[in-house]
Amino acid sequence: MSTLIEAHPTVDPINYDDILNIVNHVRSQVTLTEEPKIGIICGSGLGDLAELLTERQVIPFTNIPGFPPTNVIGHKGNLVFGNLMGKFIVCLQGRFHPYEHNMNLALCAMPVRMMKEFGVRTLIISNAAGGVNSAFKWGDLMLIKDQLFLPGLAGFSPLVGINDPRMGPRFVSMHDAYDLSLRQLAHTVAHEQGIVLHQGIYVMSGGPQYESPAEVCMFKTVGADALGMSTCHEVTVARQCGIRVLGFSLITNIANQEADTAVEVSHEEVLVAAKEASERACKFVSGIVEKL
Ligand SMILES: O=P(O)(O)O[C@@H]1C[C@H](O)[C@@H](CO)O1
Ligand code: HPA
Repeated sequence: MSTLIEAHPTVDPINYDDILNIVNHVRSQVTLTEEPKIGIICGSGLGDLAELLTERQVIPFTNIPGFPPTNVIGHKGNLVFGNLMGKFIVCLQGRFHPYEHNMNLALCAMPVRMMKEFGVRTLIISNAAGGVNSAFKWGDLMLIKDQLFLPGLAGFSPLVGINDPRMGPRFVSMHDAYDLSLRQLAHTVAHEQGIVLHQGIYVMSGGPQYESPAEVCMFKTVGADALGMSTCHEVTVARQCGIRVLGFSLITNIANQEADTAVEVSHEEVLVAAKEASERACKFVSGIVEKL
C-alpha cells in the first residue's frame, strides 16, 4: 500500500527514515537547547495557547517538507517551540484532519511521530466536539476517558501498512490510551480553577459531514458522550510510540437527536463556541503543564 504524499512524492509518513529527515529539516530551522518533553496539539479553540509561549520559535507548516496545507478555518498551521509555565514545549498550532487528506491517517498523525523524535513524552490533545451526553452544556470541557475510533475500526488506522519496529510495536494496546494519572491531575486543576470538567467517551467519525440525528442516537446508545472528527488517529500513534496522552474536548454544540426538530450545526457555530471557551481552555492547559 502506498502512503506517499501527493505534494511531496518522496515523503512517506510510514517510513521512519523519512520522519527523521523531516525532523532534521525542522531542527535546522530552530535552536533547540533542550528537548521538549511536552507536546500539545491545539484543536479548535486552543490555538491561542501557542501565542502564550515565550521565546517562541515558529515554523509554518509550509516550511516543513511532507506537511500538506491545513485548509480548515480556525487552524493556523504552525509548529511552535517555546516556554509555557517554565517548561519547554512543542505545540502544533492546527492539525491535519483525515477528511482533508483523502483519509491518509498516517499522514495526518505524522506530527506525533515527529514529536516523539524531538523528545516528547507527554502529549496534550484537544478538539471541538458535539455533546451527546445530556448533562453537557455549550462551552463545557470534557476530559476524554476513552475513544470510539470509527475510521480505525473500518481499516483506516494510521498503523495500517508496513510497520517499521523503530516506530513502535506492530500491535498496540489501547486499553490505557488516556492516562489515568494525567486525568486525575486534570481534575485537580479544573477543581482549582473552578472549571466544569466532565469526563466521557469521544467518537471520531470520518466527517466532514456532521452526524444525522439517527447517527447521534446510535452513538449515544453505544455509550458516546462527544462527537468529533479528529484526535483518535493521533492518540493511536502516540500510544504506539510510548507517549502518554491527555485529551479533552470543548463542547461547541449539542448534537441533535430528533429529526422532526432539526437543529442545524455549522462550522461557524463550532468556531464561535470554541473561541468563547478559548481563554478557559488555555488557562486549563497551562495549569496542567505547570504541574507536569
Ligand atoms: O481539530 P478539531 O477536531 O477541533 O476540528 C473541528 C471539529 C471538526 O473536526 C471540524 C468541524 O467542526 O473542526
Ligand atoms: N459532530 C462532529 N464533529 C464535531 C461536532 C459534531 O457535532 N462539533 C464539532 N465537531
